[in-house]
Amino acid sequence: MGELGIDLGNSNTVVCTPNDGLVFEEPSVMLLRDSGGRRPRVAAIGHEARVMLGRAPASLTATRPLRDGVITDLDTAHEFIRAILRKVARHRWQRWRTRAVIGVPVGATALERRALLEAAEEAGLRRPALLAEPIAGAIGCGVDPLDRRTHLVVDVGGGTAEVTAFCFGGVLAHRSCRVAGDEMTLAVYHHIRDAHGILVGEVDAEEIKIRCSAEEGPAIAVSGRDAATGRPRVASVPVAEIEAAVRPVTDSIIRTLASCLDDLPPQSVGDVLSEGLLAFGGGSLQRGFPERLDDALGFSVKPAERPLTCVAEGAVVALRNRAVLDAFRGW
Ligand SMILES: Nc1ncnc2c1ncn2[C@@H]1O[C@H](COP(=O)(O)OP(=O)(O)OP(=O)(O)O)[C@@H](O)[C@H]1O
Repeated sequence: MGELGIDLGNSNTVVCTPNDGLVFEEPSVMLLRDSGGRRPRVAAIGHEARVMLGRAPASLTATRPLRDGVITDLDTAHEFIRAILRKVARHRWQRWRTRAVIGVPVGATALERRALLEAAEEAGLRRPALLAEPIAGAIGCGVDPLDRRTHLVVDVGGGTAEVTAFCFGGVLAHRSCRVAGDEMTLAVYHHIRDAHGILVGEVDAEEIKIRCSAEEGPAIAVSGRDAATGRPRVASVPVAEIEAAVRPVTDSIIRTLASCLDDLPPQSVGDVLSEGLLAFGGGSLQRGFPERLDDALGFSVKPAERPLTCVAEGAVVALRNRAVLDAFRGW
């Protein structure tokens, strides 16, 4: 193994290696078992932990180790990273002297960066390095961040949407907003409850949102509990309704983008007009989002080929590119 690119996201964690490519892509959820006053033990992570959301017995607590892209608690984060390392490299000798580049939000403070590095080192990584997620994602999409032209990228994750313009190894402008995919899920939940009188769980609301992006037909079947009677009920929900329900969230991301463009020098705007906007992160897959971006901004949007994994893919490429790591250190 030896070298890893890691994207520790609010919603999903992705790990890549130079030789095997994608080796881990699972929800950033961990299930901790109460150990009677001692430090809680990890009972499950990833998919296994996520299926227990909303149905875990009292002795188990589901936790997300990150919020807004930064770690919430050092112990939880280091347990989470350690558990991932155990999954991607089963034998201790494989984890020995593993180097890694970890994606970090551009807006993370020095303290948050230090905490992430500490958690990674405690989990067993050797001299981990950090790289801004938009830069890692761009590299994962084949963009050279040392290029002299300006590139503009939007990363719509679960908890945050980040807009970043960069060129020649430096960030020109950056804006972020704390509404993204999770907020879209919440909008879907509220819509189904208010317009159709059906209560669904958090995991179901997210599935409905994702199904709606892939759906060909005009409506999708939604099952849940009737809000009035408490009985199970199925309803047919028009896809256009879901699209309209998440629109306030996509509009707020578009406003963030517009304000980032305002910060750019005219020469860079010219580059962006000819290059287009690179979009990645799971939230960028939301039905209607690229079209709305096109309409609102008037320049082309290039959806990433692998929007959910390009940050980890770019991070592992950067591991062998000292110039990029040095140029973007601290961003
Ligand atoms: N096909 C899809 N259509 C709409 N939304 C999707 C789709 N696939 C994933 N998502 C949403 O994308 C979000 C997760 O994206 P991603 O994995 O890029 O985020 P993250 O990196 O974990 O989060 P962050 O960048 O905020 O730390 C979730 O809200 C998920 O519901």
